[in-house]
Amino acid sequence: ETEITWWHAMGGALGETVNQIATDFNASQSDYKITPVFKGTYEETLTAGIAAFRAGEQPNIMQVYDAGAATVIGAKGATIPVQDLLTENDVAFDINNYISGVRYFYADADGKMIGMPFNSSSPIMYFNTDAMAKAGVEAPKTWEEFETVTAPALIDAGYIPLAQSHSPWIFVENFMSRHNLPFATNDNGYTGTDTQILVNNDALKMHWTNVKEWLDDGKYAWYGASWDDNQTPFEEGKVAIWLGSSGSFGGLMKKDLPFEFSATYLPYWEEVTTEPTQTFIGGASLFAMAGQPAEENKATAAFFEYLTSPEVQYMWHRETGYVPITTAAYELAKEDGHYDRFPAAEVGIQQLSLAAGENTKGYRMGFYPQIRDVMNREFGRILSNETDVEAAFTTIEAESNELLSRFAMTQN
Ligand SMILES: O=P(O)(O)OC[C@H](O)CO
Repeated sequence: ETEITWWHAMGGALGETVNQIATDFNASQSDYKITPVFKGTYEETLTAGIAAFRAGEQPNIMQVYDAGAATVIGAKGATIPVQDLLTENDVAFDINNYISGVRYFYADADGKMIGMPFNSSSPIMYFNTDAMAKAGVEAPKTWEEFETVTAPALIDAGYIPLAQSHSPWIFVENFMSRHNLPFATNDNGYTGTDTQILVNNDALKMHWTNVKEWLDDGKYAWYGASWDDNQTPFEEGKVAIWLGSSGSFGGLMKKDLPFEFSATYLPYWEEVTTEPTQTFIGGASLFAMAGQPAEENKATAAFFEYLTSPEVQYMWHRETGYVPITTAAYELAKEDGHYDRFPAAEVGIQQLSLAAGENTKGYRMGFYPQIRDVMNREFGRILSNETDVEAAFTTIEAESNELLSRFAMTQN
């Protein structure tokens, strides 16, 4: 029996589902045994993986979140492209089996799949339906509606209207996609490494000016920059609307909250666009680390084959809320009546399938985890009156471009 190790960042209910998948895989055959190891947050897992690789102690499989993908794909020799791993180990592979938003997200410039798509998400708008009914409002379609109709009614009904998780992900990266705005030069970083970020733009600054005003007016609450900081007040029923990952859906269902909730698309600004577009996938993928014996690579390929089967993908989607990454898994979910039972479970994949635009396929920027740190620092300073929006975005752009040019130097 060949043993392999999988480092991941899936805590709580997500971690339990990861363990279940591993247990089921191990029980399904007798040649291989996989051991999942929880390494903390996405950031901690990436840091641990890079350190381990340098020390020659890397696991067979490492989960890398979207923000870290460019860094890992750009680290020459660190991983085995998943497409090569599968074909070399006689596992059938067809990139067209994956839903379009997933297909090339973890691919290289030639369209070769490098990372194995696994937990793909989209940021969606969760809302407390009891709160909405009490306030006599519907989930807002636009930010204008939120500001003038939804938020005042929710305040009157005794709720804090809005909180959101992870500002860089939702209020920058997917904000740009939802409004079809260019996020970086070089086609959002996909066609070159001498990339410049384009965050210092009127739409984003208008949005953040409003976010700060909403905070001051009690329409918005901000509890911190860590992943879960802003989810708890929603679960407690204090906050009526929470923007978070579709991958939180399963966990919320399992918590048996004392109110009904549902979900719909992220609002957009009508003053920016009347033709809102799709968001792009978040979450993470699995990288096969280089430097492992051939029989372990074979085991990794066998596990990936198992993991992407429609049944396992549907189970993962159903239990967590991460979107089905293959068309077959999506069809299976429909056939099984999953969305008849839980319409909100389909919102993530539906939002990923809204009209596309030239700027909606995500971004590819190296050292991007550090860029997010800069954003989080500056957003915290905006919200606590230590800086203003104009100065913050000037700083974010300058520091981000410095990081991008440092990354570009590693690519020669
Ligand atoms: O919470 P997740 O797993 O949906 O991930 C959200 C972001 O895409 C991670 O950078």
